[in-house]
Amino acid sequence: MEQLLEFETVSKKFGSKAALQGISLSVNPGRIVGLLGSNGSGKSTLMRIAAGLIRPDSGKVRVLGDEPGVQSKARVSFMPDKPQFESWMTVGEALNFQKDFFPDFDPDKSKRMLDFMKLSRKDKTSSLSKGMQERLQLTLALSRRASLYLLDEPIGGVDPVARDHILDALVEFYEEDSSVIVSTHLIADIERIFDEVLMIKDGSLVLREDVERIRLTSGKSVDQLFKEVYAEC
Ligand SMILES: Nc1ncnc2c1ncn2[C@@H]1O[C@H](COP(=O)(O)OP(=O)(O)OP(=O)(O)O)[C@@H](O)[C@H]1O
Repeated sequence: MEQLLEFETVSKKFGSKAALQGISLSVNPGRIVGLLGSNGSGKSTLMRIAAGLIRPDSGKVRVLGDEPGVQSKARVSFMPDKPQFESWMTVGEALNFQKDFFPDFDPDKSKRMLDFMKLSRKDKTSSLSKGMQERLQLTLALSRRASLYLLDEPIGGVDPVARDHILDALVEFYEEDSSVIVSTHLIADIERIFDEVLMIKDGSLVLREDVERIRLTSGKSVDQLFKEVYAEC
């Protein structure tokens, strides 16, 4: 089975600050993976390396079998934790921009997602609330027929009721033989959609486990286990 993402002892520093330290992991197709860690633990750095936006200082990264680059960017859909559309754009223009940029953009899927997210093409992006901006970000990312989706903190700004709705969208709209990595510290709210979790602390991977296995062997929720693992480290 082709692994969608592989990290082999990947490290990255910013100045003297080690953001990632010897991370090794792999992600198989058809999985929704939670990337869990507190503020500053290295989640965004890991995502940005996988998306090919920054390079590691050492270690090997393989995305769909190749080093991150033009080819992998065409098959990886990255949702950064800050809006990637310009403030002068309408929602429709932001979608057109995405369509022009990525050949795997699916207009029909984007239309269905817009309805689901209660967004209109005429809305000005500058007038959207933080939660609505996140809905648009997610619409842009999931409207592509990508092999790997990297979603960095997709629901931090939306209220708890809308969160459930957005998670349903995520499960409905991602491609089934693709995989999704979702970074978050809102574990209790999101854990129901995860197949497996990766927990990082201070740039190191401290746990990688199937969610089903966590529940069966420990009888704990991912949120409970996360609090325990972090208390021990
Ligand atoms: N461009 C940068 N320049 C300097 N330091 C950086 C840069 N990007 C990240 N860092 C540092 O690297 C560490 C990891 O940051 P990162 O953004 O990956 O964490 P995170 O888990 O995504 O945090 P959060 O949940 O707060 O978004 C932090 O100490 C951060 O200050």
